[in-house]
Amino acid sequence: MTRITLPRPDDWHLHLRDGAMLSGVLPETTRHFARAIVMPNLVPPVVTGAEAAAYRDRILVAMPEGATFDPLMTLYLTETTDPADVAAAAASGLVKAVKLYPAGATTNSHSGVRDFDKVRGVLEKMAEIGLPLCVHGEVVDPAVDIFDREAVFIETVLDPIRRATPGLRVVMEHITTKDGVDYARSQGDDLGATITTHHLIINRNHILVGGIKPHYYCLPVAKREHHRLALRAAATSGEARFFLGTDSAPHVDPLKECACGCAGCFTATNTMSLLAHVFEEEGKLANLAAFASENGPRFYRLPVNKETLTLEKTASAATWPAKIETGAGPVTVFDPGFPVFWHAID
Ligand SMILES: NC(=O)N[C@@H](CC(=O)O)C(=O)O
Ligand SMILES: [Zn+2]
Ligand SMILES: [Zn+2]
Repeated sequence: MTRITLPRPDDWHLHLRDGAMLSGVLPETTRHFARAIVMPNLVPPVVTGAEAAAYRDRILVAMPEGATFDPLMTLYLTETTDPADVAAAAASGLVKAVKLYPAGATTNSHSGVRDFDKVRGVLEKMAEIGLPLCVHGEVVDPAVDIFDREAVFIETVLDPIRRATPGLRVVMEHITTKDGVDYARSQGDDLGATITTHHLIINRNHILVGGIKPHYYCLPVAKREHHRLALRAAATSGEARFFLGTDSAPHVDPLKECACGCAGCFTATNTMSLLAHVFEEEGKLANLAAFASENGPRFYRLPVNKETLTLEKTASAATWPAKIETGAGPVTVFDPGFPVFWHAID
C-alpha cells in the first residue's frame, strides 16, 4: 500500500506553551491535526476555568491563517482546585480533562499534587460528571529508580485512586512500559492510555549509547527494548483503549543541550510520517486510523473528524526541517535516526 487516507488525526496530549514559543510551534500541529488536548503546565499553570479560557484565546490568536484547529483545554489539578469551578468549566464545553501531575514529577510540575486526600472532592465531582483525569504516571520518591517510577506509580498511586473513586474516567498519559500496557488492558473502558510517537521508536540505549542525546530525553524516560516492543504492539493493535498523544514538548535548544537539560521530545512536525512508518513495519497500517483518529474521540466522547488526511509513500525520503525557528529560539525536531518514506499530503 502506498497511500492511506484517515479521518483527520487528533493529538490527545500536546504542549503548546505560550507567547513566542506558542506562535512558533502551533503551525506544526495545525498542519495535520484537527484537535489536541492542550497541556496546562505553563508557568504559572492553567488552574482555573478562567485561566483556561484566556489561554484558549491566546492559542486562537496565534493560529496560522486558514487553520481550522480546535484546542481542547485542560486544567492543572492542585490541592486547592475548586470542584465547582471544574464542573462549570466542563459544563460550558471549554475544558475536556483535568491533568494530574504528582508534584515534582516532570517539567513545571511544582504546583502538582502531594497529598491525594486533598483532591478527593475534585475527583469525586469528575467521576459524577464523566470528566476524564489525565495522569502523568510516575512516583517522585527519590528512593525509586527512574526506570521503575511508572510501574511503582500504577501499583501504589493509580490503582488505589481508581479504587477509591469508582466511575472516575482516567487516561494514563504517555505510557512507556509493558506494565502500563498490561494494566490498561486489565481494566474496563473507563481507562484509556496515550502512547507517544517517540516511545515507539527509541529505547533507553538511544539516549545513552555513543554519547548522551539530549533530544531523546523526555519524561517518562524511554525504557528497555522489551517495553518499546510492548508499546508498539499496543499502539498498532487497534484496541480502543490505546490512542495517540504525541507529548510533543518543545524546549529551545539551549535548554536541552546543557548540563541540566529539560525533558521533552518535539515530534509535532513529523509524527504522522513516523507513525505511518512504524505501523507499516508492524504490518498494521490498517490500524493507524484507529490509533490516530478514532480511539481518542471515542474515549473523549467526541465525534471522529469528518475531514481526512492522506499519507503517501514515495521513493524519496520525507524531509522536514532539523529545527523550527521560533521567536523564543530554535527547537530541534525529533530525529528517528532512519529514513522515512511516508509524507502527509497537506
Ligand atoms: N514529556 C516531557 O518530557 N516533558 C513535558 C512534561 C510531561 O509531559 O511530562 C514538558 O512539558 O516538557
Ligand atoms: Zn507528562
Ligand atoms: Zn506531556
